[in-house]
Amino acid sequence: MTQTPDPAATTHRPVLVVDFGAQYAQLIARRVREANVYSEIVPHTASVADLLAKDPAAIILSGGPSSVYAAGAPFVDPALFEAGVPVLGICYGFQAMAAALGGTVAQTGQREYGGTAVAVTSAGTVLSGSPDAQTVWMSHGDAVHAAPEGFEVLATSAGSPVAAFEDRARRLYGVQWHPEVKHSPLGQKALENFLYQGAGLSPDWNAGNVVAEQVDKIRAQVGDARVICGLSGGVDSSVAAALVQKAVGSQLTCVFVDHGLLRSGEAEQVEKDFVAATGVQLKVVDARERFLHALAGHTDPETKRKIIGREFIRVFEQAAREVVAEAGEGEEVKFLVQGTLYPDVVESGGGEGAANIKSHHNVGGLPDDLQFDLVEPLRTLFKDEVRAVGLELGVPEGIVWRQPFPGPGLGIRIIGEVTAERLDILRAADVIAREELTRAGLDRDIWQCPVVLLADVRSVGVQGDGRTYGHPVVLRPVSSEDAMTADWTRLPYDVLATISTRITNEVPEVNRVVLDVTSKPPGTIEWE
Ligand SMILES: Nc1ncnc2c1ncn2[C@@H]1O[C@H](COP(=O)(O)OP(=O)(O)OP(=O)(O)O)[C@@H](O)[C@H]1O
Ligand SMILES: O=c1[nH]c(=O)c2[nH+]cn([C@@H]3O[C@H](COP(=O)(O)O)[C@@H](O)[C@H]3O)c2[nH]1
Ligand SMILES: NC(=O)CC[C@H](N)C(=O)O
Ligand SMILES: [Mg+2]
Repeated sequence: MTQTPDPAATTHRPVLVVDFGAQYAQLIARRVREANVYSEIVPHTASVADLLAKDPAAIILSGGPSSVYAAGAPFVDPALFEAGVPVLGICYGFQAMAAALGGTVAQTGQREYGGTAVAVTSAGTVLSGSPDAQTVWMSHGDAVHAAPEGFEVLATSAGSPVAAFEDRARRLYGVQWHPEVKHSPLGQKALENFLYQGAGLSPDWNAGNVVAEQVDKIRAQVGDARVICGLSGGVDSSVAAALVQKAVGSQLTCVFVDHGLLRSGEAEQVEKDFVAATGVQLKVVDARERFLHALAGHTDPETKRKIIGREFIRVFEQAAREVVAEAGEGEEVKFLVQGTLYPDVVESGGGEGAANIKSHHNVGGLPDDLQFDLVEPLRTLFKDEVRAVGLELGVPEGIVWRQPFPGPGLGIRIIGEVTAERLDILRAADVIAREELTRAGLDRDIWQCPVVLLADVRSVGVQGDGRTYGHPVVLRPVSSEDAMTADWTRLPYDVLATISTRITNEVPEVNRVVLDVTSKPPGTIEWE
């Protein structure tokens, strides 16, 4: 088969965000992508050679908790600034750049946290189009007191004698504040100034060329081999499947695992929505007994996650053998497609240097003896980017705008041991919450609303003049941009009241409904 090269296929050199332990490295990468420039995060432990091996179009040094003059502080090799790659330093990254090039950085005694006024003395490149006075978001106790030789000072604030600088000839730029947070109203403008003018990049990274690039990559990776795709009916796997289908068509079989941890109606929906719209080949596996059996007796969240991750793979292996047998050919299935996203990777501690928060079943929860090669075309994307790719591919809107539902499903929403009876209770409560949120027209306003069963907790209630001793369920409505941070959604009281009344009336084992009012951080979205 010959393939015509796709004219839209371009390979985008990344803007690397070097993470110095910032709260906001993720956000910097997002903002760069919002400017239609491709970006990736790398740990500060990467050497200059490692960074240059990625052929970066530009580099951004993030903020971080350290002080450049302290022993053991992460260090920037001055060789980085000799490589001819445009660099923007932010906060710690700005201070580290200053220190590496011979400027002075010291404590000021005047810390600046939050909204801070800066005076722009010369707009230069990064601040071009800025007013002389603006408010920016600061979070620091150290400051650059003298810029290195060759740099022009662009701005100052009460606590930062040098609040921004640049060396146009060497294309090196820095700001003390955080342009990536929305509390810096002109922050995005400053980032775009750096990208477009400072680094000379074009805003040409978008859903259309993600599709073209990924289709090429998938073809190159799988050749004419047979592929299976774990399809949950969720956004990520549907978009991943659509990409692979576009790339290698009939070599693909999707596998939907009914692990018994699904919500009511889930299995039917996959067939109805996705298969009907795309005509993809689908294999449905009933693995309910298998998962329940494997989970019996386990209460530790990480153990549960690892068991689920392992069982998923065992089921995919079995399905792969069946696909081969059904095709009547000997060649085995080598590739497994998963709809893994960037946040799944980062949270599983795979973001190089990031802590393991929880093992996502499809990343940190994978067994060590995995036989498949993974095809993960969405591995560097955020959810909103995946949605844009899905729309570009013509995935039905009903799927593209679905709220996320985790692969381990209700298994990580039952706090305690997972049993068939507890699953029935939680499913009954969950469907009520979903119905009422949909009825109130709130589906697009919230990111998702886990319903959590506190299976080992009981409380006393009174119903029909009698005493009850039932379980509480927790409603966890959240709003988010990308699941990395979230806030609890202020749902209307009357909607909450209806959900509470219906759950306690219709689910006999539940006699109390509580609302989780914790943002992320400190809470995660799911309870386990
Ligand atoms: N029931 C399932 N059957 C087969 N594969 C699954 C199932 N649940 C999850 N997976 C696989 O695990 C991956 C990660 O799950 P995850 O829930 O993050 O994504 P999703 O279900 O595709 O999308 P969403 O985040 O919108 O729920 C999926 O993309 C899919 O490949
Ligand atoms: O496919 C998945 N496999 C998992 O193991 C998993 N754990 C959490 N999630 C989803 O990820 C987002 C962030 O969740 P947390 O704040 O709980 O980490 C939320 O959208 C969660 O629903 C998962 N999705
Ligand atoms: N947010 C930051 O990057 C802080 C940098 C440095 N730790 C300071 O306090 O000045
Ligand atoms: Mg899902």
